[in-house]
Amino acid sequence: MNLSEEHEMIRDAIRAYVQENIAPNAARWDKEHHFPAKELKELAQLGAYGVAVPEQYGGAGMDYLSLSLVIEEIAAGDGGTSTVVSVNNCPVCSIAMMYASEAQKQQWLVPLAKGDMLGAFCLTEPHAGSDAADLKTTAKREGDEYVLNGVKQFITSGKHADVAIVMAVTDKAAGKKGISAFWVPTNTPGYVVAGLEHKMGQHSSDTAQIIFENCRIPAENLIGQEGMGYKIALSGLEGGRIGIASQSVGMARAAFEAALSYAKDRQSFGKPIFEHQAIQFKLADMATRLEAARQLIWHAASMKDAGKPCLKEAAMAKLFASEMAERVCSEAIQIHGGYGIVSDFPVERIYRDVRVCQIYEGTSEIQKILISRALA
Ligand SMILES: CC(C)(COP(=O)(O)OP(=O)(O)OC[C@H]1O[C@@H](n2cnc3c(N)ncnc32)[C@H](O)[C@@H]1OP(=O)(O)O)[C@@H](O)C(=O)NCCC(=O)NCCSC(=O)C1=CCCCC1
Repeated sequence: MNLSEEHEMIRDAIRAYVQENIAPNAARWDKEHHFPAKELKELAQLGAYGVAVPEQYGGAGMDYLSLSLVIEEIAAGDGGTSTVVSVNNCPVCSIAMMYASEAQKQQWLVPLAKGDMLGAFCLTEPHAGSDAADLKTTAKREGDEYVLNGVKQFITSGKHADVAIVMAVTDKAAGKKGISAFWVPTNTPGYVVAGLEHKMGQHSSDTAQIIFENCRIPAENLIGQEGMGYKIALSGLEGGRIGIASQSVGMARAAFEAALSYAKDRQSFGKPIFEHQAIQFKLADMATRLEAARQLIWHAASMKDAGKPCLKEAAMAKLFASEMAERVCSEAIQIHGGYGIVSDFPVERIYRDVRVCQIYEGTSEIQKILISRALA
């Protein structure tokens, strides 16, 4: 599949910004655990916060194929930054587009898409990751408010976000159909950032544990109807997986490009290592896998843009791209030899950054469940 001229223009504009302003800072952000607030604002001004959100709601008015290109480019500069942007687009803005009322769209979607606000997605709990319906966080209706209590784990942007979409149990007896989704402004009393994770990678993006302690929100912050929360979460994750697949390709591409450049420069046995067939075969394999992953992503994104169901295709793209990315980044380290594992070279950081792509927004094993269900 080839890109249209318009898609190439979007990709090139984001690439130019990222290569000038993000890629040169990624190593420092990693060391300093720096959250790139200024660059995120600038990305938002380029339309990156609400790529597929219609212009009438403050978005860039483009499509999911454009979103995949934008996320790949940002991830090629810095993995953590791409996660922050990806989550804001999908599942946060995508859920708002699909399920929020008109008033909620004006209140939350417009600022989220413009970059005046940053969004987080609170589904996972300490005991419930893959088994996402096994939630313990509750939302109890009291008059014209809901009162939230519980703990959410591994929340991207949990500290820096302005608003979170939170899944909580409103009717325990109803099981999956007793889960509801809510808008929770993070400055609400009772929204407590209990701690930040010390992760192996993606240090420019915060990952927080959030405790809800009698956190009171207006009843009108309910998204859709009571009981729709699980469905809302799963449908948001469908598009989100296209984003994670795209960031996998972006990081793997950066590692591949570093390895290619190193191979042309580094000499062994009297010639650049690029001239050894062992290295050529590695690079050929890496380039092929990268392109295959990208085509799976573009296929899934194009189906979504055409309004077709793409749960299987998004899962395939996420599975293949994240597994490919870890392998490509590992081979990039191998090509660098000893220099591959020291922080003077980018592949060490990228390898740490990319590993989580096989875990978050659904592990590889969960993607295989989704794919095999679609085959039945
Ligand atoms: C697949 C799974 C393991 C099990 O699904 P079940 O069988 O319970 O759900 P099932 O019975 O298939 O479905 C429920 C309803 O939902 C509808 N629906 C599903 N997908 C969709 C969809 N794509 N679009 C619309 N509706 C959908 C389904 O039709 C059903 O509705 P119905 O009751 O029939 O009316 C699921 O739990 C899962 O997936 N876990 C991984 C969680 C997981 O991925 N976290 C990630 C946490 S977030 C994260 O990691 C982040 C990281 C970086 C930042 C952002 C967040």
